[in-house]
Amino acid sequence: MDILPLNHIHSIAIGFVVFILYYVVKRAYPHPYPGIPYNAASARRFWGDSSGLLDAVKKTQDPAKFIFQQSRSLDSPVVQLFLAPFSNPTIVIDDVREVKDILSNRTNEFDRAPRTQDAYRPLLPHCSLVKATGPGFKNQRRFWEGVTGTPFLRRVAEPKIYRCALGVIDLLRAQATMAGGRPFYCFDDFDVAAFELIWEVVFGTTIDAINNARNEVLCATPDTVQPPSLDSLARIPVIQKPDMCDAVSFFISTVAESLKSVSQTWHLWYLRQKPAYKRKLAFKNRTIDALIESTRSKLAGLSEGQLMELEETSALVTGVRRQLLARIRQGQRVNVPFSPSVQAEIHDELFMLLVAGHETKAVLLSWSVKFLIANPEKQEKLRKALVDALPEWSNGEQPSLKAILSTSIPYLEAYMEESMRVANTSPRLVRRTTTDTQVLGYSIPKNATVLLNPYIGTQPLNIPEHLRSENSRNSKGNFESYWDINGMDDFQPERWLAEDGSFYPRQFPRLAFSAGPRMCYGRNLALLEFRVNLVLLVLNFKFESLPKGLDSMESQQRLFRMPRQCYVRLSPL
Ligand code: HEM
Repeated sequence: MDILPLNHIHSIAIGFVVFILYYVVKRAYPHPYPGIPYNAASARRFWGDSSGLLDAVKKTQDPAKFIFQQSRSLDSPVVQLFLAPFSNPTIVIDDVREVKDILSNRTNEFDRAPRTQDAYRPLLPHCSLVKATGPGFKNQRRFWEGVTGTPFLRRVAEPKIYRCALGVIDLLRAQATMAGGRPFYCFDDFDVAAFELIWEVVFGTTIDAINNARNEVLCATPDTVQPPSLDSLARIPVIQKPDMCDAVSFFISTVAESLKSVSQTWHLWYLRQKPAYKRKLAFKNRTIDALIESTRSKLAGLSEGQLMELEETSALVTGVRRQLLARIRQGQRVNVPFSPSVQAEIHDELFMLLVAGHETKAVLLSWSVKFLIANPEKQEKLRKALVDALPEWSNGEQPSLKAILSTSIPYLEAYMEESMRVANTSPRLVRRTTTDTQVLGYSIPKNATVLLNPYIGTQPLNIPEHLRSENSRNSKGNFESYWDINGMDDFQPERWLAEDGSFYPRQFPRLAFSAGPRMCYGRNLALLEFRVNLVLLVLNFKFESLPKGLDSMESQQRLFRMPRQCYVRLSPL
């Protein structure tokens, strides 16, 4: 048998290696889906659109702006972007009517994206947020639905919302006195207050974080020398956040960081190896498991009848009570700890509420305060509407919770709606196609990642009616005026008022909390909290203009679109 000479073997091996390298490099380059517009120059680049995205993020820190701008540049409501080597393109859909239809009606074709699931799963493997919209998700939602229902909100959440909002007023008043007319940073006030509330609603115990922060300010005031200029930042104590609040913020940062990464799984794995991550995770597990077990052992002594009658005073009591009832009905013992799977499901759902219900609310309140400062005449108009509608204030008292929640104040409702629209705190919703499908005449293959633009304020592109889905065509009447011919970039609460001055919520579509079965779970709680806080803030303080350099309206993207700067200069009223 002839044996190949050594140099031939070398040549074949080199040829093979070159072929493999060529194949790998070719795989890394973008592979567009057929028929969907894209930027031709990006398709020729190894990094596709990601270099443009990184440049834009460096400049504006607003990835959503770059992403949805592509749809305008290519003059198409459906485009594709190449956001990472070796990956399939990402589809972008920028048409509010179609987006609403996809979220509300097309859940058999569009579901939770693996990217979102992968980001949360290591932290919350059993919570409903990471599940696809199947029977498991629906059962879990049904099990917990009491926590978002009106009776629970009335009985449990509303008094706590009012107490926390008054606490924030006292804290800001102490800070404003200490600052003596100087500006100061206020995001942490809103953050700690949002955490205190969600903690109490979820676990039922008080943490007194707002009160402690206020006491620190009062103690530090006499000994602190403030800078001479009234335009310099005041020296006020940094708010000490409770350990769990700190842990939640830390985990939110990890999720946000991993979502920005090209190699998400590896990045998340790396972050999870850090001692700080392990320490905080162990602390969170210990604390929440102990709370669940102590509640179980307390309630285990109750009969079925007593458990049926028991008032749910926190989400924790809801979860434990319902599990105990299920055990009794299945003839199981109640006086032993929950099985690991039941314990994990309660644990993760409770912690999910802390994660999802904490920062979002602080971010929205921060934006709304920035809108007050940037629009002094609207701030005045809102204050006048509140003073007129809430007579307790003119009698020298804070308006009661009942008055705040039950009085119709059209300009307040319009102000809240416009704040949510312009704040655009979740500027892109992510889905995965679960089947080959069509959107506005474009074919999108199964398993594609899809970014949906929920922002109400971009001029719609001209789309022939016949290209729309049937539901979208039928909903045309609800979208008659969803683009204001004068543009929608400015902050204009008046756009939500009808001619007779009443609040007209159907004036424009609303997607700040998303829509359909994956719509925000805490929407009602968030709206109550937003209303009570906004009313008390505007009545108790005049939000003065800020010095240049502290008044930026620029945003940054963490998990949510949040203001880059969050300062106030307050005159107590
Ligand atoms: C101003 C406050 C809030 C805003 C703007 C907001 C907005 C959103 C948005 C846009 C989504 C995404 C839905 C999707 O992917 O389509 C969402 C999901 C979610 N929100 Fe909120 N949210 C807020 C407050 C809250 C609060 C207070 C809670 C809990 C008490 C909460 C719990 C959740 C949960 C659990 C999900 C995931 C739902 C799922 O399983 O698909 N949110 N929220």
